[in-house]
Amino acid sequence: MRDDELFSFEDARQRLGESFDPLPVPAIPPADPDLDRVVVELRRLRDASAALAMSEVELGDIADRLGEVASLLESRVAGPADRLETMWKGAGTRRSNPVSGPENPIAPPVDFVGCDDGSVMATVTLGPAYQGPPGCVHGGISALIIDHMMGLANHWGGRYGMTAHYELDYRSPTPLLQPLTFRCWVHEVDGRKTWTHGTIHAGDRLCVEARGLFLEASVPVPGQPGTRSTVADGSQ
Ligand SMILES: CCCCC/C=C\C/C=C\C/C=C\C/C=C\CCCC(=O)SCCNC(=O)CCNC(=O)[C@H](O)C(C)(C)COP(=O)(O)OP(=O)(O)OC[C@H]1O[C@@H](n2cnc3c(N)ncnc32)[C@H](O)[C@@H]1OP(=O)(O)O
Repeated sequence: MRDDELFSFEDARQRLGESFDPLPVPAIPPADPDLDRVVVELRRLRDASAALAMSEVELGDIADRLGEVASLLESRVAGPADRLETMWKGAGTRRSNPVSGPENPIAPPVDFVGCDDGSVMATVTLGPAYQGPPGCVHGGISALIIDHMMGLANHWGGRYGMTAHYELDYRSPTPLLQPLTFRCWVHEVDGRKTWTHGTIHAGDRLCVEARGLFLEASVPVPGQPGTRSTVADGSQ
């Protein structure tokens, strides 16, 4: 990784060009429209449970009722190993990943757009479930989102690869409850290697800058002997 690549928002903007016009990315609809509704409700529960402590809620009753729902689901859905096999049929990671996947309740979610300059952008406001320092986003959450988003930027730029190395500089605190702008773009390519950069801003203030190295690679797909995925192919 090159040490001379630290950049300000202005540098990044210059690098990317002036046009950030978003381009449509085809959505993959759910197999069952109620699936996305269920996950929306789970996210409401997630956010409410981040505020349970010091609330006036009768928690014993809540635990019983949630336990009933969880037991109902567990007895009817596939186990995790079986689910890993079906997950790569159809929508692939696009519907189930932990950053933007509409089927994944731990995804904030972050909704990305591809821009006509080749970058990928997202605006997201994160709540207390993602807290690290007081009032601030946990640094690992920033890293998760940036890593995933650099993968998308690679895809958007016609590249693919597994993360081999990435590094972040936390330049200023990343606030919760305020819109954050994430942006990633392919910086340089060489054979199997792709160097990808990213930033997180709160308004005009630079919070995080990131540099990643991705290497073209493939991994075996669970339940599909002899099949390997480049990860970036997403849906099959
Ligand atoms: C907005 C709209 C976008 C459109 C969206 C539409 C569809 C989207 C569809 C799909 C979604 C796309 C993306 C999904 C997003 C994110 C995916 C999640 C990302 C991850 O979550 S991914 C998990 C973490 N990741 C790993 O789990 C990797 C484990 N790892 C390995 O599997 C190996 O490690 C591997 C394969 C990486 C390399 O192994 P290898 O054997 O192929 O490579 P090898 O060692 O031969 O090195 C070759 C050359 O790379 C250099 N090199 C190697 N490693 C380096 C390092 N760390 N630092 C610096 N240089 C390094 C060497 O020095 C040599 O360099 P040289 O050739 O110059 O000598």
